[in-house]
Amino acid sequence: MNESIVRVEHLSHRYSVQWAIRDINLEIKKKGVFGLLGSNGAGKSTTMNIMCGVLNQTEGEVFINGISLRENPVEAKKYIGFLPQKPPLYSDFTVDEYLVYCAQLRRMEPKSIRAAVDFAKEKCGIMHFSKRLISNLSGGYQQRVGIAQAIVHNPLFVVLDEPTNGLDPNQIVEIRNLIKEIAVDRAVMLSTHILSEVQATCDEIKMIEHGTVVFSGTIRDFNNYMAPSTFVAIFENPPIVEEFEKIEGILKVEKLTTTRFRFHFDGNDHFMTRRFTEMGVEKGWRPSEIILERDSLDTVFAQLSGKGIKID
Ligand SMILES: Nc1ncnc2c1ncn2[C@@H]1O[C@H](COP(=O)(O)OP(=O)(O)OP(=O)(O)O)[C@@H](O)[C@H]1O
Repeated sequence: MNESIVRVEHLSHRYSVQWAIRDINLEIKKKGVFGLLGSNGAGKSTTMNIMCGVLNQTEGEVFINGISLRENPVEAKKYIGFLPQKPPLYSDFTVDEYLVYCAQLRRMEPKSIRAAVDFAKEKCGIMHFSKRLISNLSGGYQQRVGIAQAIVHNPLFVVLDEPTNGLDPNQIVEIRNLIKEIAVDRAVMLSTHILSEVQATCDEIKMIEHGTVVFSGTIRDFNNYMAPSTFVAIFENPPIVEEFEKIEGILKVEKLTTTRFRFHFDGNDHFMTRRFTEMGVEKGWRPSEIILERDSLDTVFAQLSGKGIKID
């Protein structure tokens, strides 16, 4: 049985002379959230625009539900819902007028449009704004309307390009929850340059830098890869540094102040911090704080770009 809804093979694209993406391969399962992570200019929008059939690739193939987007674009696009980075909203339409129009553009049967629009509004929590002009909605609700147009024809595959960009923290949480909900019975692909976004929302990720894939795997693989390797601890009565260095798993100790130390370690972070707490109490070092340090996204990008790690 074919488990994937999308297959991308050796996708490359060149704007005039510059390659924007090179040899991207990916497969997306029929349900769940798939994240495309990358810094600005990494090639996320280019990849998504090609996958949605709004940009013709220079090389490579995209198959949606087994159908080649290049050979049979009209048929393949029936399975796709797309919210581009700049939502294509008509601000002087009401929510209902706009969604009916989008359903017509999708060539839906006229008699099924009313129910489809109601379903999309219901899913996106915008039922009560049916008669509201889009220009009079907040940014978060405008984004919901953008997502509603992407699912109005009940596609199997929904693509959202930076869906939480420009929203406030509450709206971000709401949109993330909505994304997870619509991914219960279809595949959703989202792009972001925010690491916490993929960690909060995605089941699987691909990370691209300078147009090539530098990481591929589940969010668990990614979190394991990103596992902290240092922590800072404060002891009111610390021993000499050499004493710390004798502890199994400790690679290096930096003395930051008389009571504050940074420890570089190898192994499981929970195990290591628990060991320090227990030893601190047992030996009378009087530990008062232990803080795990995580790499910044910049560091992770740099590491991954350099290592070209691939977990498939
Ligand atoms: N129409 C275009 N013409 C020429 N170069 C382009 C065009 N669109 C994008 N590029 C270039 O292609 C590269 C990838 O851009 P793309 O927009 O796909 O990246 P992105 O990861 O989506 O970034 P962002 O998050 O900033 O949108 C960048 O170097 C960008 O400058």
